[in-house]
Amino acid sequence: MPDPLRLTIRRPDDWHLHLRDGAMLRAVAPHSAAHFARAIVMPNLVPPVATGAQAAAYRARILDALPEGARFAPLMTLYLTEETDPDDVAAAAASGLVHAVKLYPAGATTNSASGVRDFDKVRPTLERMAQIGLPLCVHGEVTDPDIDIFDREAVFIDRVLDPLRRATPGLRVVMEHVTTREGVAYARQGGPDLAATITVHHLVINRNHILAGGIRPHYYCLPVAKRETHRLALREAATSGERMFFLGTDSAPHPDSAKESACGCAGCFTAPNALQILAQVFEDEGALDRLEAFVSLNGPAFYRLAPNDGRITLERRDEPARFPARIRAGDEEVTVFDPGFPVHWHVAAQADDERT
Ligand SMILES: NC(=O)N[C@@H](CC(=O)O)C(=O)O
Ligand SMILES: [Zn+2]
Ligand SMILES: [Zn+2]
Repeated sequence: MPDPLRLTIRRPDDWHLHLRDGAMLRAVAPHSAAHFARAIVMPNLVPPVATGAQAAAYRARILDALPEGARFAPLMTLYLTEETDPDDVAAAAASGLVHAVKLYPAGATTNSASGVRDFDKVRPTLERMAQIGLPLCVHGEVTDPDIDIFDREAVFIDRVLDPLRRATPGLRVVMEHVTTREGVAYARQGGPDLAATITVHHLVINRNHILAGGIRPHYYCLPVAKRETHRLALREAATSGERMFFLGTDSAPHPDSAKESACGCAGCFTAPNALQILAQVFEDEGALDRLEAFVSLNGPAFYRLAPNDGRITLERRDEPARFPARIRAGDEEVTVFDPGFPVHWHVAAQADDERT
């Protein structure tokens, strides 16, 4: 077991992040760059980041939004549409710009209207990705309105994901933000071409946190948090150290005005406190020795990248960490995820300096 008061691990990465654009990008990017060395940047802007040229331009805007001296590498993704050109995808991957393609079933989540309706139309792109080993990141929920929202992930696995993987041998898939024990079980038995990201908030909340004792819009995200048995399965998976599970925060900022609304947006903003909350969760599970695998090792191994050279030191103090309740983004405010329990883990000030 590591020293219970200080834990030094390789710098972590975030394998599922929403950075948005404009004033929001400038407000949130520094929070991710403060703790994470790299992030898979989700492409669900309006219009979506669908071509290599759009990804290159978006990457430049992200770099421009970072503070002086930040060491943070945005790993770009392309939004899979029915018009996606396999040659464009292959060229963007070969140049090192693009690290994955994102599949949104049309209508499944925020800004998914340009996503896929007819899977036959994306078959040539999927085949090419299988050939070149480029991962497909999947938002795994069916959009069928007859399926209960709490069942949409499990039904997606049976109806869409499993047939898709069988039809495309060699396709490397990341099941994004798994929220169910069915998702965990499927990821476990999928072999080396399958992995799953897990968010911080799905390790912390179940559906009662959203709905019991008043509706809590800042806990609403997609896929929606499920019942407690699923949260426990996710905690067991994340803390297991198994190679197929790694962190994707899905930090998804929306202005408070859009969340605290009669029809509120889905997404939890966790970038400022994701790492500290995770350390607390892993401590509570007696698994601090496996935190590094989850946040710093398993992700790069799946994406065929080296782990980061730098180290970050987390420190457990009696006095809980203090996080801002909300941050400002241009004229708007964005509420920071509140885990609802004291977080005793702090990022030690000098920790993410590679030279120390
Ligand atoms: N997770 C969410 O609730 N929202 C994400 C979209 C997504 O990852 O599905 C967003 O972009 O706001
Ligand atoms: Zn999603
Ligand atoms: Zn997301």
